[in-house]
Amino acid sequence: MPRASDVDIHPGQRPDEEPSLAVRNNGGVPPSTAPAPSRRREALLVLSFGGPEGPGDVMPFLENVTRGRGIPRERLEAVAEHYHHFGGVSPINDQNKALIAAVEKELAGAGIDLPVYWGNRNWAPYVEDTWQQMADDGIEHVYVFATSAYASASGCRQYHEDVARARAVLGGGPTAEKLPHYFDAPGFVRANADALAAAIAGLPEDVRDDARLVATAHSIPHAMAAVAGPEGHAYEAELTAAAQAVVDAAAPGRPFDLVWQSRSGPPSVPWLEPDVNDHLRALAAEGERAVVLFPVGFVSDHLEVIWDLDNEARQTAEELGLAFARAATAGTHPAFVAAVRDLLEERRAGGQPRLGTNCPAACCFVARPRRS
Ligand SMILES: CC1=C(CCC(=O)O)c2cc3nc(cc4[nH]c(cc5[nH]c(cc1n2)c(C)c5CCC(=O)O)c(CCC(=O)O)c4C)C(CCC(=O)O)=C3C
Ligand SMILES: [Fe+2]
Repeated sequence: MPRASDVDIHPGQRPDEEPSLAVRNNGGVPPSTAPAPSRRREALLVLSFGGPEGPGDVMPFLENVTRGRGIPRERLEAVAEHYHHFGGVSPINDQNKALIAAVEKELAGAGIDLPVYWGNRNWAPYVEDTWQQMADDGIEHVYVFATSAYASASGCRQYHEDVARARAVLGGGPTAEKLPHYFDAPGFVRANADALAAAIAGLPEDVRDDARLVATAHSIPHAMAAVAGPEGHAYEAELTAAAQAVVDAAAPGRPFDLVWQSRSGPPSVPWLEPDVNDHLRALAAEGERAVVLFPVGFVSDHLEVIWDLDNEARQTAEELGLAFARAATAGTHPAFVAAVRDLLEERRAGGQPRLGTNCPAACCFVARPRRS
């Protein structure tokens, strides 16, 4: 059985298959051995991060997430506390269930008869088990929708690897293709823009028009940012483009900043900066009176959003005397749900994607510390 690392570059490839086509990235053709697209049984897989379902799950989950990643023990214990603050339950699982229910309804409404499955990288339902289920159900080809809109090892490459691992464990199973990044899909932008407009409107009238707009995304190590996308630095570039499109739609002409949150890793390793809390301090020092945070880097209001922003950043703002509002993420906004259908329909129709982009098979790889 191949190890996951043997199939990294051409996920899902087996010696008896045509090379590199089982997971296609940029409009390649399906393997000639696969059934004709019109006849094969297809499914949509919502592939996500996963999260604990109770206090006893928290540490095993964190160990899954950080295995071999060199994350200091103190950081893990701090993050465990964040989960325990919410009863050891990550909100991400219910959010994925809600997204799947909305997508099922959207597909049914459009007359698209396609089952929707759910699998995660770090917690049950594990993608390996979902792959087995899909194979048992006779599914022959899977469109993979990842709950991340951007390039990078964390947001794109690891999802390719999850699929490759699931297929390696099963020795095959359905063929798969990952739907493109969707940071620029009009429905994703619309969902974030509606949320930003609502957050601005929620501020007291005297600060509403001058409030500083601040986009946030998960910080990543410099080394990961440098290799994101075919030419590198696609993570920052895509985030800048998405934040700009959201502001253009919600508050045309207003300036905005893009800053980073949820930094992890040892302090000796450089990650993208400034941190959102430091940025709030700088804004207060410049005399700003109000901020609106919009976490365009995330797809749902999961733990990073409700702890690191609604709790930590809000408290920082309070201490600084800044009025504070936080915009919702795309979640199950109807425009975002419709965007999922668009991305799927576009891939089912074949040809080059209209929306979004995707990473070629060999990008976003990042050197990892060796497991010890
Ligand atoms: C870019 C990015 C996204 C957005 C793209 C995407 O969504 O995929 C994202 C999402 C998420 N990150 C999440 C949780 C965690 N991320 C961690 C650690 C890390 N994240 C990183 C990056 C990202 N992370 C990185 C470079 C690390 C260091 C370890 C490594 O090099 O991989 C850790 C370990 C503890 C810590 O160090 O913080 C946890 C618990 C959850 C679930 C939240 C919930 O349960 O509601 C979600 C959606
Ligand atoms: Fe993360």
